[in-house]
Amino acid sequence: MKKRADLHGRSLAASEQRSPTSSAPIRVNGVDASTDFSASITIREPQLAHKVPSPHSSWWGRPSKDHFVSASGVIGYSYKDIQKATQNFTTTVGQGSFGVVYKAVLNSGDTYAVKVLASDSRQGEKEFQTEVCLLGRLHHRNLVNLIGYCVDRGQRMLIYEFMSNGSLANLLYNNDAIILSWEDRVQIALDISHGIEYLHEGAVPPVIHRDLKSANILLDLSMRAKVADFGLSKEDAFDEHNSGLKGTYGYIDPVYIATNRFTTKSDIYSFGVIIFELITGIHPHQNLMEYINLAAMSSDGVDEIIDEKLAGKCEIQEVRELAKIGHRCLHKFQRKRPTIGEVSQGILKIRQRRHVRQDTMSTQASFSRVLSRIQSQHIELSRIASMKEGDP
Ligand SMILES: Nc1ncnc2c1ncn2[C@@H]1O[C@H](COP(=O)(O)OP(=O)(O)OP(=O)(O)O)[C@@H](O)[C@H]1O
Repeated sequence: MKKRADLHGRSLAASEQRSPTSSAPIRVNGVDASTDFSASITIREPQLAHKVPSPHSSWWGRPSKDHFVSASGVIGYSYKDIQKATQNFTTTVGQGSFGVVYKAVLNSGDTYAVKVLASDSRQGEKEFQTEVCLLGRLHHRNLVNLIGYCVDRGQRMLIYEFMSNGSLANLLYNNDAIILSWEDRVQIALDISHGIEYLHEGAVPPVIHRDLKSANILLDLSMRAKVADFGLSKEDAFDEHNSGLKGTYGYIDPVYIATNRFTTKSDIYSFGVIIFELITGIHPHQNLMEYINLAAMSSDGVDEIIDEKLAGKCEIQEVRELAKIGHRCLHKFQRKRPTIGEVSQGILKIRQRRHVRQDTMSTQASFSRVLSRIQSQHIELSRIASMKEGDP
């Protein structure tokens, strides 16, 4: 069962009291929303969106003189635009706790994902645009980039790049047609760490995701992974227990539960859980943590919990190395957990060692080929020599 809700008891009034040039709150559907940005962002609200003739005139396949372009280049579209691109909202590809996600195909043939947010939001239009503007500034190849938005007819929508292979959770747990190879999984772990690295260490100000989970990792056509749902502070429609905690059960850092302080190291914890999902193919709601604890008891303990779909198809040393990184991410003391930069380096090393192994193997193979050629030449020479000796 999910436990998601905003963490800080910061009131809407408090956030509204801030000057428009101070730290801007990141909110969607939120009354009691908190910012995930640890430093302030300077944006003057009146200049957030301009009604300008868009240079992207063919985005929805028609001239867009009515489209808004935010300061960060995110384009605002009308309800009618999106209605047409989603065939009157009939192209559902998924459902999250905040609304339905549709596939939108443009006249140009380009495909996007449209997330329709619950319409009971008390967030003002300007605030929504502020959020869009901030999200639109975050661009990285391992983030699901925000392309546009719509505030029209009481609806709020976010338009993202389309990820045709859906979520990692779906691929691991609900898809028997596609089996992720070990090499795919290491690449996915590396892609995720690069996405988080951008949020934690590349973005100014830094962004803490706060809801990392396999359902928020999306894969494109070539199985490259991107982190989704970053920067949004969302009120959970299903927060029955109103625990005051933000995140998803099974991924939440116990230190955060104990202290109510969310740090980048809490994201690292959630990433540790995802690493073990990749290794085991077990969902956190299916006692994954017990398997992880079992695996931690010895250096080869992880051998017992590897996804059976990988049996005989993975390099066990690589699995152990990735598990070691996963265990460090899940360390009970936040300060003992690695930074995301260190995690990326660790995963990169796994790949580099693989390449060295492959190079060594191919060198050995060509060496033995040369050796056997020399041996056959020797045999041939001795045969010729013995024939000569036998000559009268
Ligand atoms: N950009 C996208 N491209 C393709 N499919 C997407 C995209 N975004 C979301 N989806 C699909 O829609 C589903 C729901 O996504 P959404 O982000 O709304 O919810 P969630 O992350 O699964 O759950 P929650 O809202 O509880 O965090 C995803 O599992 C995925 O299958």
